[in-house]
Amino acid sequence: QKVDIHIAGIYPANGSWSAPNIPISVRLALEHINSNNVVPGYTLRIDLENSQCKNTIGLSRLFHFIQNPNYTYVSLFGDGCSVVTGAVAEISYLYGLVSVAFASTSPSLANTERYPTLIRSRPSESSTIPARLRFITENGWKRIAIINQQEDLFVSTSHELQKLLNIDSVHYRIEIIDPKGPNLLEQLQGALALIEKEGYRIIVANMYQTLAVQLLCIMKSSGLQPPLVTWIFPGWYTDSWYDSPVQLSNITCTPEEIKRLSNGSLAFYAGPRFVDFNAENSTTISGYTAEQLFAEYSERVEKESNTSPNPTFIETAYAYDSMWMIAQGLSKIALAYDLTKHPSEYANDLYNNITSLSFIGWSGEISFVGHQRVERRVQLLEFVNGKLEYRGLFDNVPVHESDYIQTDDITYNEIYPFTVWSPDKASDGIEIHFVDIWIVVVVFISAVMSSIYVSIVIIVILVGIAKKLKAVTTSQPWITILITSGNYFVFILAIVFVIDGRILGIGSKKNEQACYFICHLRIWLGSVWVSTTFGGILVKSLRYYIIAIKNRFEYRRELSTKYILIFPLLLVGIDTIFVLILRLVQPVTFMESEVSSGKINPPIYQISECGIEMGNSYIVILIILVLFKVLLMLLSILMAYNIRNIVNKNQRFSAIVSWVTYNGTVFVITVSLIYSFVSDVNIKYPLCAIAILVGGLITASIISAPTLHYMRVDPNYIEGAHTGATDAFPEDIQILRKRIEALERDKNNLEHRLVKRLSRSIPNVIMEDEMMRLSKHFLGIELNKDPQLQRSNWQSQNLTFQQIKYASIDAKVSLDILFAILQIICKERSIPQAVQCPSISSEFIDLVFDICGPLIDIPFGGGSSKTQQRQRNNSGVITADSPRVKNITTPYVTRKRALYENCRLLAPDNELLSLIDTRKANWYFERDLAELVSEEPYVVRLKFEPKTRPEKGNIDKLYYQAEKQNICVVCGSKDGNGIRKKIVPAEYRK
Ligand SMILES: NCCCC(=O)O
Repeated sequence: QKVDIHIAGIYPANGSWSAPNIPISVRLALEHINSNNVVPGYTLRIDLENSQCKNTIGLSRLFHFIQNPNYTYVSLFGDGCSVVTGAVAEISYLYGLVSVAFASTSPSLANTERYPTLIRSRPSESSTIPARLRFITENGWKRIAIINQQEDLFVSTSHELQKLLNIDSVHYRIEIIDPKGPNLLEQLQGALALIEKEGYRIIVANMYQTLAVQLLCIMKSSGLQPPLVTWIFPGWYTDSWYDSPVQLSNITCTPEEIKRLSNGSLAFYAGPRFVDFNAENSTTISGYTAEQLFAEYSERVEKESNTSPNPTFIETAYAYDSMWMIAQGLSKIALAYDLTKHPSEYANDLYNNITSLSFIGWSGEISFVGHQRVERRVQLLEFVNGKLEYRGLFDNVPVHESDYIQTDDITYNEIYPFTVWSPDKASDGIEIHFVDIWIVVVVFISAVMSSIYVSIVIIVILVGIAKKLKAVTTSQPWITILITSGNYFVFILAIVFVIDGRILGIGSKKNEQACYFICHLRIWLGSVWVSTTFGGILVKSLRYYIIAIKNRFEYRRELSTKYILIFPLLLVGIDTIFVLILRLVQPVTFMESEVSSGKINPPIYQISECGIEMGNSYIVILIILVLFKVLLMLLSILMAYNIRNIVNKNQRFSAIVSWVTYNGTVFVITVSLIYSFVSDVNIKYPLCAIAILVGGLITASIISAPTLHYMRVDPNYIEGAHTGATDAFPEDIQILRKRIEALERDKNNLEHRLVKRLSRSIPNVIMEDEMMRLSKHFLGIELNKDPQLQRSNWQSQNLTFQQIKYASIDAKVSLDILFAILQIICKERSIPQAVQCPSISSEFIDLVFDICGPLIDIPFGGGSSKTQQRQRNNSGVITADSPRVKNITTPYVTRKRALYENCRLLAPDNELLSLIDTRKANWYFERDLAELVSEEPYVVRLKFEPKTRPEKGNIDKLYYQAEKQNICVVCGSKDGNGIRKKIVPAEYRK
């Protein structure tokens, strides 16, 4: 005759976590236990109560059992929820009951001091932690966010994970949500907003399914939806977990929405699948194989609850094994104790017996370390339409049982290698979101700054045009504008490049048209940039080539502005047509999300995926466009190379280096652009943007570099002798310099600032000669101004025929121009026949003095000599513009002393070195470098050996040693009081 003994049982039939089919599994276990007479002399019974996964209800059920007047309970089965298990285990220990929990996973339940009689048939959640970490590191995730429900289960699980994340230097931030606290909606929204703002894309959500449903519902209106973000939830959500009602103010979500929102999320679950139990399918303790047990259980579930058991959800197997653990523990003490007595009498023995068990249960090999069940398998699951689908199995601990360690002490290093499915291209946000944000900021700021810079250059050019500044008008401003506007396109392109699908909502298919618009905009901007910049360079090279090579620097032929503009605009037109054709041939269809193909976290749709899977015609047109651009670039580089040795007054070696660097830079950028079209690595966009931007900045700077270099104070440069340059018109440059110097003095002058800018865009072309211009204008004669001739040796005693002809024409033409001007003025002032009349009228003479008087003896260079600059008007203001005019009634001052004083300068050995004037002789005396030999004639002898002595036979020796006569070349007077006139202006003789 068997005696009934009772087990008190609590389980969550509903609530935050529920396992309504537990009674089916428990009853199946009891049937097998009793039929196998596992506890000799006793029949095991169970009284099951629903805890609703609430500790208060669980405790009330426990007290209800304890106060049962009919019998005492031998042990406590349950609960499945850690929150209940913890509460009831503490009390049941005081009562003397051994508790066997079947599904509670909180790592803190491993605390034997707090729960001395608690045993779990299911491993702790911390068993999943090494696998989670392994998964995190295998995917290269370095930043994760953790949202914890304010429950011991989740906080302690998270704590385990944090320890390992710290070891592996994975950055994490934690948000805590307390569903029992005030304003759950605000808590959830606040946490999501922070996570989104900081760009996390891997989020571990430690929470019960009821809170998970609320979170998913809120997430609907954030940018944190899968597949943009990889969510990791606990792996033990029940089959219809998404059915929990959403109670958040006005926010509602249907179960269908929740299912969709969870698609692609991950879960880790300590324990195998039903189908993986007992791989050899060996007989379990019950005498049945795991397969047979699952078949029997499934049949009953289908019969009793009209559902099919989920093969990944194994809590019922743990419950089955819990019953066997209790039964086997009791079997060992059944003969020693009366099991109908108070359980405190045998609690210790029962506890020790159970924790020393080792057997094959339905859930696999069961063995204990301390009082913890060890499980070495961890399932990786994926949410697909609300169902948790199996994706792989982790081997979590060493295979040898002797090496088993307490699950809560598992460390990362002890994980065995595993082969498991992993999400494709899942990114933790470092590459795309996090970096993008900063790159966008940097690119934006730089682009704005660069645009300001380019704007200033363009304004300066336009102001220059308006004011007819020579430097600008001769530099062909349209070319400069074209090239600089090319930089604008580059800056815009840089910004457009970092706009990805996430920003436009492409990932969630919100704005397909915007995606395609950006696709084409990128292509167009890229093309137009190449067209304007390289087209500009090409025409610049062409113009330079025509002027320098074809015209032999004579500026006879200019490349018409019409062509300068038409050419690049034509290219831009071609670009636009290309892009329009692309727009026509490309069907506006959107690539299907890979979620439907079963993969999780598919790559985010990025704008730059244009060009991929877009059809052959699209690719062909794109290739033609790119080839066309490459051709244009090559042509432009070739042209620049062709003129590399042409050096004119504005262009020196630095300019050549700059041109080469410029072309190299844009070439690198173009390669990056092409690469970006054909590759699919996410990081390429920001990198490309940076490359474009840096290239743009370098380009902008380099355009100015040659002229900046040129404008550097370098007085020797103008002569050009050391460079071999054909510095054709140094006076123009001098005028320009003086103009800038004058403006330098007025720092607040806007014009000063503009001209400083302007100085950077001084043309790389030859300036037109003023005399040529005047001659052409007034006489209709084109002068041949050969720069070589202009810079030839005008100090030579024997001028060449060419020089004489040149000088004669210059002199003649100057006079002719003067007369032409006078003729015009005469006409205006009605002075009849003034020029033609053989007897020149006094009116005409007055006119000549009127016009020419102020110009007499004006220093060469346009009236900016130092004396003039120092001149002040009546109010004390410097008047640099009004030239100092000598009194025309006494235009000349005769010499006070002879021009040639013929003092003799002797070497220490009395050799005659040269004839000098007294001022120079005195200079030697003052410095005690010479001694007086005689005063009449004036002879001095050097006290030191001169560096050089006049060479014998050298014509210069004769010149320097010859005594020079003070005779007027006009009247022959020898009084030495004549005037000295310079035939060749001093400026030419420098
Ligand atoms: N297996 C469900 C775990 C829930 C809990 O421990 O509370």
